[in-house]
Amino acid sequence: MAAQPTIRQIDGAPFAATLVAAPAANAVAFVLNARGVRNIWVTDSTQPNARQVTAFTQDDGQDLTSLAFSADGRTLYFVRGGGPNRAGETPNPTSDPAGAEEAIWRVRLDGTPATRLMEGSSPTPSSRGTSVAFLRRGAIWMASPSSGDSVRVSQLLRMRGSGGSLRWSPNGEQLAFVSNRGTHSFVGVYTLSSKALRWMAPSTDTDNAPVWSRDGSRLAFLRVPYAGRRLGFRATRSAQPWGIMVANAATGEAREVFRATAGRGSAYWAIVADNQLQWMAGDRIVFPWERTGWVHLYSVSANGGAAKELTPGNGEVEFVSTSPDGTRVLYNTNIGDIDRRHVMSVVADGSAAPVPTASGAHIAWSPVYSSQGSTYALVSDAKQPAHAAVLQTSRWNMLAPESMPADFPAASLVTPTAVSLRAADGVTSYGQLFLPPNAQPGKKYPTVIFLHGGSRRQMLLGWNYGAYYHHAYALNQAMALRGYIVLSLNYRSGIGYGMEFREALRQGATGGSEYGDVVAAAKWLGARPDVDRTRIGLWGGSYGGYLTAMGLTRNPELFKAGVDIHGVHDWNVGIQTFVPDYDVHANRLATRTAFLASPMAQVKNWRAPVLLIHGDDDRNVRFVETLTLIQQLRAQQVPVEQVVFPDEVHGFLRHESWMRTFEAAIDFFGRKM
Ligand SMILES: CSCC[C@H](NC=O)C(=O)N[C@@H](CO)C(=O)O
Repeated sequence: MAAQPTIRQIDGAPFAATLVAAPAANAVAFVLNARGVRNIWVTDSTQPNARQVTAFTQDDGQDLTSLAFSADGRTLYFVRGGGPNRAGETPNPTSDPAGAEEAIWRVRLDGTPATRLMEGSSPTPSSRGTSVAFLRRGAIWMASPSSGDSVRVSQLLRMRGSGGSLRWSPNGEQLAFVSNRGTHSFVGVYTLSSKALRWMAPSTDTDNAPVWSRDGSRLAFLRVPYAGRRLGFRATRSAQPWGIMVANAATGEAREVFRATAGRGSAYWAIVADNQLQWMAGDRIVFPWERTGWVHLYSVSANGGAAKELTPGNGEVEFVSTSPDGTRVLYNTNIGDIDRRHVMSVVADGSAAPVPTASGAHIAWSPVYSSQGSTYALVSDAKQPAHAAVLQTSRWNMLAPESMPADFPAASLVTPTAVSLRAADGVTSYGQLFLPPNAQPGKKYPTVIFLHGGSRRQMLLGWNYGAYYHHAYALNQAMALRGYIVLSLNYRSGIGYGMEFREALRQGATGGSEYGDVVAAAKWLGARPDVDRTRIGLWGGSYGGYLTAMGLTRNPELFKAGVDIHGVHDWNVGIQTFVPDYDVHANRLATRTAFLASPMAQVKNWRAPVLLIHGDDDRNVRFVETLTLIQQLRAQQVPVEQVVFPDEVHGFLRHESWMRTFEAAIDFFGRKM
């Protein structure tokens, strides 16, 4: 009998991320994270086969992000390292005594080594010259060529607020940006020659997502009406309708060319794209809108008028990019295949129906056109982890096959199936069921329910496009290969199934209604002949840790053990992490509702053994959430085990952190289930 694949083998394939295309040279770049060692790979007109262009060698937890090509496609800028937490500390999960930094690097595609340029983030190369605008602690800076290979850096302008969304005009003479003022934001335009700054129709609202017209005379941007402080982790089904403004870049005067209608879609829901708005050929603006209850793309004239729906159907549009000539939009969607993602393209004026790219049981995201019109994407399926691919004769062909480890056990993995189930209140939720290979008829299996985080997430019928859930898929596979039935539950408040599912009533801090789906899953599993209902466990991270803890406090009769990774245990603490000035005394009813929807409200019921795992530089769920829970469980003599990662963040940056987590989880379930 073949040796059982280890979690290190199952989760040992490189994870592909951050696919970007250059404006020239047919160049495309992406990041491969190979067991924590992150490097950049490129393909271009000189060498169609992908090649590695950086030489990092350690699982050091220093992410590579914000890849951005120069205008000629011959130089790539990127950020190495992460941003500061509220204490100003950059992520340093190896506890390197030398510390860590967030810095902008440069690599030329001529084979010369990558070099560190300067501290900063958001490198934004000029659309014409060789300068690079970037951010440094919220201020806007510029790097310009100096003697030899060095650059001269200077702060471009001094302004209040925190800068972001840097956008060069087509002629490279102006820089548009967003100035975030906390309760509102403005769109500004800085002219290099005159050193003049002009605000675009400033108002009390939140202006963002600026995009230049193709002739550089105008700017479109989103305007979201001020709606007071948003506490998060609750449903938002409508709002004061958002709109699209078009401004004259020279005068700053602007007018509204589109406004969402009241009700469905009046609250803006973002796509994943370089720009939320795309200024296309024919002076049309493409934008996302949820008017039908699904996130679809629409197109409107920059002069106003009726918006035209480009992507009809029951499903969501998620990742969006555009063709260099501005005539086509490239996007991925689950329309027609709700538990996967497929790449489609559509003409920007809506004069023709969307066109599919490749067919098959795969998951494709981050699609881009190269400057010469080839289509690239990141792709996975039930057995093949995330990889970069090029579309050739309607098939996705891997760009770096040599990066796959020889011991990756693809053939041993199981193929999950889609299931759905109904909660006591009638709400349907969804999931992926992993059955142990060669399951024996009549045998009852131990079972775990995986609960994703977010909660605006969707688990799919294959390796997930998010790094966190790509890892989680590996553990679910490892548990199935070890003889567990695994149900990965897409509970309400997740994405992919429409606005009403995502904006489920009384969710999170307003009642925890999504926990009803967890109970329904346990009962649905318990009714299966192949499930041992006395051996059902829970595992999840963050929001999934919250639901794991909810199960172990609310229904100790249903669940035998749990693994809770950086879970939320008191919503009022969880909210305060994102809203530092959240006042628990401001609305006592809301505060009490939030507490009653938290595991800590019924922690006295907790009996089952639990493994708690947390990094102490967690910026999303404070370490104290686990400290207070352990303190209480110890007082109750509940069997609690722990794994702590000094200086690790929320989404573990080190591969070794994930491996230690998963090996501990497999061992814990083996002993407690
Ligand atoms: C107060 S709940 C925070 C949960 C957290 N959301 C944002 O950070 C979360 O679930 N994060 C990840 C999972 O690690 C996610 O998928 O967003």
